Amino acid sequence: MPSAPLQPSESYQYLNGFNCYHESEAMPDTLPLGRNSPQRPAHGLYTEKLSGTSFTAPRSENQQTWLYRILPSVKHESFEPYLPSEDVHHIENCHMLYRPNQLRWGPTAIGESDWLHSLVPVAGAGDPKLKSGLYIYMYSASKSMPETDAFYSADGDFLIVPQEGALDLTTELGNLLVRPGEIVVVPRGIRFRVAALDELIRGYALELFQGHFQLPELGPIGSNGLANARDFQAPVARFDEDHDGSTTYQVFAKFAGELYFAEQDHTPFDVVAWHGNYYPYKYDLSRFCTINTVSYDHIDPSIFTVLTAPSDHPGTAIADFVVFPPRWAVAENTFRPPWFHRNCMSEFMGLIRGRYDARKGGANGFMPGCASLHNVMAPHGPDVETEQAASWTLDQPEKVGEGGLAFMFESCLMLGSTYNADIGRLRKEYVKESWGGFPVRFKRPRQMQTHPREA
Ligand SMILES: O=C(O)Cc1cc(O)ccc1O
Ligand SMILES: [Fe+2]
Repeated sequence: MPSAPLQPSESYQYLNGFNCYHESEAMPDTLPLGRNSPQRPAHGLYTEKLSGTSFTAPRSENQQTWLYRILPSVKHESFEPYLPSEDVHHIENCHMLYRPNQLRWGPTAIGESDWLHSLVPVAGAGDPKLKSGLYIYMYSASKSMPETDAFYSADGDFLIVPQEGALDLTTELGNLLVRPGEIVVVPRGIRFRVAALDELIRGYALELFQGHFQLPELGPIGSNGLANARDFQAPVARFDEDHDGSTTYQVFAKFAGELYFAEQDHTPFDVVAWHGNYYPYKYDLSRFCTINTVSYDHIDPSIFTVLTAPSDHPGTAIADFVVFPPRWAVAENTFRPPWFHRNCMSEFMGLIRGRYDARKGGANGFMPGCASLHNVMAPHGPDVETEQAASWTLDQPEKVGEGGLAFMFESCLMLGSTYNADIGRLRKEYVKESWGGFPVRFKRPRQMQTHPREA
């Protein structure tokens, strides 16, 4: 069942709809009428345009937002390289190993840092300088980012999947509360700060270097189903007022894979009103309207796609975000769990809560906070226990994945993975423990026990 809608509080109010043209003002009479850039904007504000696509992108893809703010964001000191002293799991440590093996990692250890400083690059492909590819991170932190810090990525859009602990995102366009079971997308360039609303925050993030996420086509499903557009929520405008010059703020920028910071003497969260279709948004995964077979066979997991970031080739995604929600399984005379599989795409999986129906739990199993990578053509599928159970289970309706929520980032790219992610977390016995125990069950029919060629 979808969780009850949040009680809107002053700081969490939302505008509903995916890729809509929204407008929002935290003070009345701020947005200009009939033009975007008046000679003297209301209340002494400055006008700033934020482009999320090239000016000339087709209308169907064009994304931009007009901001009306207390100071233009260009008022800052110069950006300097950010070199934290001891942080080995730094966001920049992206040296990739390319491995054909199936990989599983345990949950990230609880760090003492904040969201930004705890981001560990785990897997990825491509190059932000060429605006191609993606990186996948895991984070685990116990502190809020300082109130004087903000972060933006010039490299791409951040899709964040909390696994443990709620996040309070302050963004230039307003606030978002994001709890485990919900996701948030913060597009390229938008400044944000992550506050931890619980003692531990842990989760996953995907940084998309090219294009933006969109809803998948529904084809013959029709005009509703999967993630419905109206369930995506954008923040309403809210602003801080701290411009007397007495406080130093730090804006962290991820640019060409490196982290920089710049100081400024005023808050970056000073947008009083905005209008446009380039904004951060959240989505509650329990609102996903799951579609599946009602007759036979396990349907391709693309049926569970929440958001997709297409490549230039139709139907082939740079990144699909796919969930495996609790659902009824009713297929008859069907092996119901995911089949054994070799894929030309890469599959990165994570577990938000509960169990995933194709992998057993247990100390070394696929537990919440774990991750796995089944790279291009790496064989994978149900583990021995799952396969045995599913081969003999009664052919009757069954609720699968109850209490569980697994997800997958699927990419057409071959993904590297980092040595940093391995430290203390790589499950070396993963392949043997999961799939090493399959017995040979093959038996020739009695009349064919001698092969003709052997006779
Ligand atoms: O379990 C996996 O690894 C992912 C997966 C899901 C599915 O529904 C079908 C095939 C598949 O590989
Ligand atoms: Fe697969």
